Parts: sequence; C-alpha cells; structure tokens
Amino acid sequence: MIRFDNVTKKYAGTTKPALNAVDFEVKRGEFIFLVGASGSGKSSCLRLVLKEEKPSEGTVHVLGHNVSSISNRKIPYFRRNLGVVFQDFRLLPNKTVFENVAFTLQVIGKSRGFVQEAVPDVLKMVGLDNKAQRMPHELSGGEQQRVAIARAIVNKPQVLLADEPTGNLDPATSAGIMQLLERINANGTTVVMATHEAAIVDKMQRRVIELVEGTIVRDETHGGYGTTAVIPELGPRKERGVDAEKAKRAAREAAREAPTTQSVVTPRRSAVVAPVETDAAEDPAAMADETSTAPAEALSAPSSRSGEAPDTDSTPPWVVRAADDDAGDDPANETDRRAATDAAAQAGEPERAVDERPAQPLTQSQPIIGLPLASGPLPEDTQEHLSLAERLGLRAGKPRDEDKEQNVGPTQ
Ligand SMILES: Nc1ncnc2c1ncn2[C@@H]1O[C@H](COP(=O)(O)OP(=O)(O)OP(=O)(O)O)[C@@H](O)[C@H]1O
Repeated sequence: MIRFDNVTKKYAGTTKPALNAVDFEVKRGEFIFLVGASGSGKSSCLRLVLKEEKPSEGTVHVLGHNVSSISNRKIPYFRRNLGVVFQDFRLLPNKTVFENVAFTLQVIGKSRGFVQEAVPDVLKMVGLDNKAQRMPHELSGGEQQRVAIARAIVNKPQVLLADEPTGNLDPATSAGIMQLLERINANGTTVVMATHEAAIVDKMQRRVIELVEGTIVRDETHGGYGTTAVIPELGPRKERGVDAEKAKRAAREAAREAPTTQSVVTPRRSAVVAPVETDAAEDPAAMADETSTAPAEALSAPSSRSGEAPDTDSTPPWVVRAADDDAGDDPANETDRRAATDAAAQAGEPERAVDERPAQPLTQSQPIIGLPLASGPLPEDTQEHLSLAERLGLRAGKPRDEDKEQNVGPTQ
C-alpha cells in the first residue's frame, strides 16, 4: 500500500538528509505510528507519501504507483485516496460542520443526494450528528478534530495520514480521537500517524516505526513509544534579547536559593517549553519554528524552512493562491468566494471557467480549508496545470483522456 525503498530526502540548502536510506512497507489495513524526536523526519515521510516532496534518492510507492511517475495533472486523483488530518484541524471557519464536510464532496462533483446522505452518515460516525449546524468556533478542540476527521474520510480514502492529530488536545479528548481512528482503521482504512504522544503509542500497542535523525532505528509490530523518541532538547536555546537573558538569570538565582526544590520539568513537553518561555515572549515566530507544536505548518509550507523554492510539487492539495486585491481583510471571504466559484464549476460551468481564471500572483497563497498560508510560491508548472479542485485533490468530473493512461483515480 505504501512502500519506501531506500529513500533519502535532502532538502535544498541543507547538508544533512532529513531521511536517510529509509525502507519500510505499510500493508493494507495496518495502523502505524511514526515516532521520533522533533526533526527526525516524520512529517517528511508523510509529505513524500502525499507527493508534496519527492525523494532525492530511492522510490516511494503508494497504492501501487511510484509517486515520482505521477504527473502534476494526476496528483489530485492520486490524493483522493489519501485523507489527511492535522494537529490544527484546518476547518473553514465560516461554514457549518455539515458544510465543512460537504465541501469535500461538492468539489469532486458528488450529487446533492449523495452529499445529503453521506455527510450525516459520517457525522454520526464521528459522534457529531447533533452538531451539524454548529460553526467551528462553537465546538471544542476535540469536536473540531472530529469534523476534520469526518472531512478526511467522507470520500472513503484508502489511507488516512494523521500528523500529530492529538497535539492540541487534552489526554481524555485525545483518547476519544484515538478510538475514532481505531474505528476507522477497523473499517479497512490504513492509518499512518506521526506523533509525539508516548501515552497513546504505549496504550495502543500498534506497529511503531521510530526515526532518529532521518534513519529508522526501530520497526516494531506491537510497540510502545520507546525512549529514544523523546524530544532531546533539554538545555536552554540561544538567548534572544535582554529580557530573555534576565529571565534566565532570575531563574538561575531562584534555583540557587531553593536548591532542594524538585523540578516540575518533565522530560518531553516541558523540556521544550520551559526554556522557550522566555524566548517566546520576545520571538513568537521562533517559538513556532522550534517547538514540536507545529508539524502541520511544516506540512503546509514545506519549503519555508529552507527559504528556497520547493524542489517539487510541494503545494499541498488544499492550498490555492489568492488574488490579493479581492481577498480583502477577511481571508474567510476569499475562501468562500473560491468555494462558491468551485461549486459553480461543479454545477455545470465548463471546467475551463476554473482553469482560465486570471493569473494570480505567485507569491501569496490562500488557505482553502481554513489553513495557514503557504509561504512559498507555487511551482509554475503546477500553476499552469492544476485547477482549484485539482489542487484540492478533488477535481470533479470525468478524468481527462490522459488521466486514464495511468489509472490514477478516485476510489472506485
Ligand atoms: N522544507 C524544508 N527545507 C529544509 N529543511 C527541512 C524542510 N522540511 C524539513 N526540513 C528538515 O528536515 C528534518 C526533518 O523534518 P521533519 O519536519 O520531517 O521532522 P519531524 O520529525 O516531522 O519533526 P516535528 O516532530 O517537529 O514535526 C529537520 O531537520 C528539518 O529541519
């Protein structure tokens, strides 16, 4: 179902590979955890599966296809088989729960009748049938993640990729989300989940692939989180500014004055958080960049860290470019405008109406499903060939002739 053959991934401008000669295979119906310290390469694996990045060496096979051989035009069809869930939910803020889930089906041209049937079904499955008309901001974090999961599975993908899906949730809520993912897996969907949550991995006792600096150090059928996957950052990071230095000095003094006080710092989360607190007050961007709390951002803007152009079609399927002059101050309006445009396209407007929208600036990206902005320009060739729905992985209508060749298409 997914196979990495000797895959090495080196990002442009870096010397150390993010993934180094990685080999693994995921069989149909498996539930796999990818674990490892921050920066060990978990998100890179997911990006390679989604064909947001391409391997520097080796091959990635997904659903029988060597992903390197899938053309940009066919990526949307390919991605229809892959549901994706992120730490930060990424819902359309001004659409109801029902509409958020329905949107996925509308853009691939499902009939109204189908939508009316499928959406309540999936909302029931995730336990939100009584909240269909709520807006995302009226939901708890756990409920929002359920909506995101409903959206990811409503089209019955063969694989569900989850990048830290419980990263923003408390333990009890996380447990509920994990039960839901287990249920989805029990219904036949292969699940690959990147996580830092040791308790979850330990409890589930599923297959665990552990990465250390881009290398697989463990592939265990019924594994726990392990010890090397612990985030190793224990020392204070590079100070930023006078205040950070002052705060640190104060902390040192306090420690001298109360040498017997037991530390409340736990090895994993707070080891990262504790030294960051002073820095973060000065430099929230640094916080976002350096803590383990933003893998989804990393996924949505894969080229941002290097500051260089992505080395492949790294635009996520859900991101479309914004026309900055009509986006106004409210990105949600733009999102809705695009959704409406797309819905019109689904309603019979010829496809060229979507494809022939005026060229838009290459430097700005706009979230389509309530997502953060992608930071880099889209590859030109992707721009030329992909419509909105294609970029979503959801293009409606019949495949074009050339699409048939490769037989990459929606789940039949
Ligand atoms: N677009 C990029 N450009 C340059 N380097 C990158 C890029 N994306 C990731 N990296 C680097 O590749 C390595 C692996 O990153 P990756 O995001 O895959 O790790 P991760 O295990 O998912 O981390 P986290 O748990 O913090 O999300 C890191 O050293 C990271 O800095």
